Amino acid sequence: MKLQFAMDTLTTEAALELAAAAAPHVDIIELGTPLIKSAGLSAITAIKAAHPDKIVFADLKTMDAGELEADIAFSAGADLVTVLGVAGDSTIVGAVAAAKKHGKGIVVDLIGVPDKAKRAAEVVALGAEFVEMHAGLDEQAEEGFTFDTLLDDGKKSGVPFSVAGGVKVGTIASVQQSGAQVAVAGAAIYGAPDVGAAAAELRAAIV
Ligand SMILES: O=C(CO)[C@H](O)[C@H](O)COP(=O)(O)O
Repeated sequence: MKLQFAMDTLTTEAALELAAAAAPHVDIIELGTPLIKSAGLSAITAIKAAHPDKIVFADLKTMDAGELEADIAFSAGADLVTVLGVAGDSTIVGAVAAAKKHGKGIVVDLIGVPDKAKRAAEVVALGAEFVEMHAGLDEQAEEGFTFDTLLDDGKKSGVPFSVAGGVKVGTIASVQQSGAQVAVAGAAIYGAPDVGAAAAELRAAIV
């Protein structure tokens, strides 16, 4: 299972610092949606230039203009770009076309999708590389939120998936046991006093 570090910070400078500390322990470096909105596509270029050996993941969460938005992120240096699963099929198909043109991949983020397992199979059939079983920061804060639902949906989907939404040392082994290809951790790494040590600890917790 790969480890993905989601950098939900706001400046390219802060992202470069976080990425430098975590890179030895992670496979995929994600530029979070707030970072791309705040710093722009140049942040993707800066991270890819600093870490050419890593998979650079641009969390655009595209909802419309799939081909155009994915194209500009791939041109900036992204290896993987997200499109929302709640978007229409034509948006996903457009983004997949851009990925094919660049020899890169689309990940479909299933945040807000009621039947994640069903939509997962549909979007992989449309050409997505894998899906993200994702509970966003707001959903995690809601009463009654349970992380296990994400794992169950992943197992049921029958397609390659990542899990995101509060992954930490105490839960990452269960993510792996669910059969996920990728565990995504944000706050558990960037919110730690020692970012490198937190990433290393998560890596070590993957058996
Ligand atoms: O995409 C995101 C929010 O929409 C986050 O990057 C993702 O949820 C991972 O962060 P955390 O581990 O802090 O939940």
